[in-house]
Amino acid sequence: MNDSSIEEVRPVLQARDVSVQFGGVKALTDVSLSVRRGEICGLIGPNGAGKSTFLNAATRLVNYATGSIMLDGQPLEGVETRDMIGMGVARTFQNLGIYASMTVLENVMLGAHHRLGGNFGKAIFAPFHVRALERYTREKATAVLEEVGMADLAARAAGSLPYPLQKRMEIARALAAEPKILLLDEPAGGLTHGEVHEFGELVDGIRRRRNLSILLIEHHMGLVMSLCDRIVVFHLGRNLAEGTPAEIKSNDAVIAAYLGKAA
Ligand SMILES: Nc1ncnc2c1ncn2[C@@H]1O[C@H](COP(=O)(O)OP(=O)(O)OP(=O)(O)O)[C@@H](O)[C@H]1O
Repeated sequence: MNDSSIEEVRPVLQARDVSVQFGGVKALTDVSLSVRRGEICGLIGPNGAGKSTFLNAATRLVNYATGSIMLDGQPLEGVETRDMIGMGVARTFQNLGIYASMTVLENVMLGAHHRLGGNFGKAIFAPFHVRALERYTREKATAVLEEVGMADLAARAAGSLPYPLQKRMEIARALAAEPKILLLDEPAGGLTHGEVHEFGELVDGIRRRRNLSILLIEHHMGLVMSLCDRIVVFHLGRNLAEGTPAEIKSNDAVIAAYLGKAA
């Protein structure tokens, strides 16, 4: 699925020499990673490699002690987590972050609401803005549900959907925010083999239609190898390797890290 149309210009996400420390634990030491426009970049590594910590640093859930992270050329230092979505960063979580008693449409509308962020204040004081906001988010959510093949499920309670469809809905909610980059944290967890394949096709279709940049953290190697254009490998909180799926598969240091041997 590698795509030669990926732009070589400024990466959408560019992290340089990022370090994160939790008390005495050095979770990340000088890691660097970039994601280009329209690219699916995989981030892999054995348990404890620092993948989730990197995602948390890139969404400002944790602070990094040194280094820099740029989004479309804008530094993220000082940006609050709640403002990340407005800057064009959407993510999904290992444990689904859905509102079970709300409908599918309402869940997805939340994504579009988040993108509008600062317009809420205006909406409170002006009924016209409330109606316009409601119409905008409803239309946006409806269009995204059509895109992911869930239009007929819009009125269902989100909690009543089978797990793979809840995951699909979570992606729809992220897309409703019109992100520049989508960060997926272990999306294949809990899916069967067939469901993983379907999920991969969904993500690849979204990337192609929207020329969206995606950072995929995943332990399911079949999905990573078939979906990613490029893969970055972390080990013990450091960069270990980077390359195409074929290069990573045959990289001795990567194989040693996964087998628990010193490279
Ligand atoms: N909030 C925290 N407080 C203390 N240590 C943490 C915290 N979060 C992560 N760590 C430590 O930082 C290191 C990196 O963890 P992280 O969860 O980022 O790895 P990971 O590659 O995502 O692992 P996994 O594949 O198991 O999810 C580990 O040693 C972990 O124990």
